[in-house]
Amino acid sequence: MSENQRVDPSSAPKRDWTVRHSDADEFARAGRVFGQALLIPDDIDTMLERMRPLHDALGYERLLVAVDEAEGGEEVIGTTNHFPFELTMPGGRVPVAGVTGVGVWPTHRRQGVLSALMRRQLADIHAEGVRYAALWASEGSIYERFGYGNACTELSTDISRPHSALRADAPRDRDLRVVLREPERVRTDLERVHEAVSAAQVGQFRRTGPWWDRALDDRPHRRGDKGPLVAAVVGNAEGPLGYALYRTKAKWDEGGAQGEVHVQEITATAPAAWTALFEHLFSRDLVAKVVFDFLPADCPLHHLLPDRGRAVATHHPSLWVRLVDLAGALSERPYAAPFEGVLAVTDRYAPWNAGRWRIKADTEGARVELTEAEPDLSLDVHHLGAAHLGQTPLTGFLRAGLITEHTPGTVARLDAALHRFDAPFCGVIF
Ligand SMILES: CC(=O)SCCNC(=O)CCNC(=O)[C@H](O)C(C)(C)COP(=O)(O)OP(=O)(O)OC[C@H]1O[C@@H](n2cnc3c(N)ncnc32)[C@H](O)[C@@H]1OP(=O)(O)O
Repeated sequence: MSENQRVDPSSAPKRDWTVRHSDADEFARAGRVFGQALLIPDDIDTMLERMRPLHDALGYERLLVAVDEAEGGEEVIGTTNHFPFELTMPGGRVPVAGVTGVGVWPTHRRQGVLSALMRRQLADIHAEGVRYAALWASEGSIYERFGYGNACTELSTDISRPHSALRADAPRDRDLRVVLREPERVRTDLERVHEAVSAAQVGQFRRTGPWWDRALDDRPHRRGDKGPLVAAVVGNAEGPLGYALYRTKAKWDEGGAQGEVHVQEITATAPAAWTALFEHLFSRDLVAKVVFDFLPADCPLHHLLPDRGRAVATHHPSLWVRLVDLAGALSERPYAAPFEGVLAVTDRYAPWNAGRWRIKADTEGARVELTEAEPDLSLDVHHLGAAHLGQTPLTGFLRAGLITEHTPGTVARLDAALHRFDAPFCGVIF
């Protein structure tokens, strides 16, 4: 039996299928699988029309499919893809594979199709020389086995009036001006602010033209029951310092206007610019509630509210990070404190990472070498992926009994070295 074939534990007949690269011509067949697996309500042509511009711009050469040849022809029964990102990691912007479009045809689930796709995809990413993969998971129980760890938590937050008034001592700058425009008219300003923020914010990828087209896409499926996308840009004589992209929703009841503002994204490079944007959003007439879809866990908003308990915040897992080349990834990352120790790492899907690694790290980076020495700590590659952005301490896994410390204190020392004071943030589901 080949690696790609597994016996179906149910009584269904055994199937023959293989994994291979695909192309633009086959994208519709892969999309059909993805759409059905993800329960996407649109018909296939509508869904593809939405997806094509981004994929046309970024290419189809990374698209993988699993094909079933048992039914007198080739049927696509599984798919995955990845986008080439420049994503900000603790060591700065680096190439990262943004894994996307994962789905298996419902009648072929639990027969090892995804496992074979993941194995092939990781080998491809490794061969490209890319050291990391990242994804947003539909379900948190899927990707750990493939070496991904949840490395980032983000917030969605609702604030109702009157609790949205900011503190009296929030920084305010009379020289700042907020303008409200159709986003395409101020696209250059948006790009300039995003480029400055994303270069420094761990978890963000450089937003190239096709990604801006997607972010500013204002077709009916993006609007839903809300109004057109607008951009509030704050700046001074020297240029833009922040923006918010948002839509409004009219609502009325017996109590009068209950309108809503839905903020797709908000970012700024200076404290007073954050204040100006929040006060613009919170002062819109006829509005009872402002909803932020994505905020970083350390967003200034929560400090600027007099009673942060009035902001209804939901924490949700966002980026899952996979160290595809463990030694490369750990060596190019700066550390908050020196660390020296031996890690015994398991990795089922990228066996080149498995083994005992001696790590000697300091603020500049680390020397990472294979060793025969006794380990100080045993863990899986997904634990290191989770910890890599500095927000998920390994101590939690130790307390849960999921990793094994052989030398007391190793986990505390490694956590201190991996720690970052700023929260990672991606903000865009890809
Ligand atoms: C980045 C993104 O695109 S996220 C989108 C992911 N796609 C979806 O959620 C679409 C709906 N789901 C599906 O299409 C499929 O069920 C998939 C892709 C999640 C899994 O595909 P399958 O081919 O069934 O996975 P496969 O048979 O290789 O299973 C591998 C292992 O993962 C486990 N597994 C698979 N899916 C899940 C799940 N949803 N929850 C928990 N465990 C799972 C299997 O039990 C199996 O475990 P084992 O190794 O211990 O035996």
